[in-house]
Amino acid sequence: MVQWTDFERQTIQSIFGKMDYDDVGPAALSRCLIVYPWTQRYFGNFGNLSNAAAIQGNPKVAAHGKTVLQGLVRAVKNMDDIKANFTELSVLHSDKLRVDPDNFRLLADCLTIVVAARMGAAFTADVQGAFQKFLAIVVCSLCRQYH
Ligand code: HEM
Repeated sequence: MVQWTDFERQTIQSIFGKMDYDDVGPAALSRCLIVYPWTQRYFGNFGNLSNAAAIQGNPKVAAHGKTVLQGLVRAVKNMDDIKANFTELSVLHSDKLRVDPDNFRLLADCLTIVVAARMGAAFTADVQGAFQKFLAIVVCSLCRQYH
């Protein structure tokens, strides 16, 4: 089982408590689709993804960015059992969506960059450590049902 320090718990809860989901979710997913263009292949029904401006202005990308964050909020609310909480989501991404699990980490890194930019100096090394640990567990939980 994952052990969390009080600092880690407080940091994760504070980051998600203060987060503007309508801003951060779309920004993180757009970055992922722009920086790692092969991730676009899973979103063939999202319409125009032909360049950065199209991706950043695409309402389906924005909506899905918020959906991803809602998934993460569920993890924040269940920090002691993220793996079990993500079983269904892992099955969905593996069996149905067939998302290459390497991509989870890429999206997580884009989210880290967006959060770091929004938090500025408050995103200290200790805060980054807690955030990366949380995302590593999320990524690991999403990969779990792959076989
Ligand atoms: C931090 C990692 C991720 C989280 C927390 C996450 C979360 C979610 C959630 C909550 C849903 C909606 C599930 C439902 O409708 O029941 C979803 C759907 C989906 N995810 Fe992910 N996801 C992650 C990473 C990725 C990555 C990296 C890709 C592809 C590169 C991806 C592709 C998709 C697709 C294609 C759908 C279905 C979209 C649709 O047609 O509406 N996900 N994800």
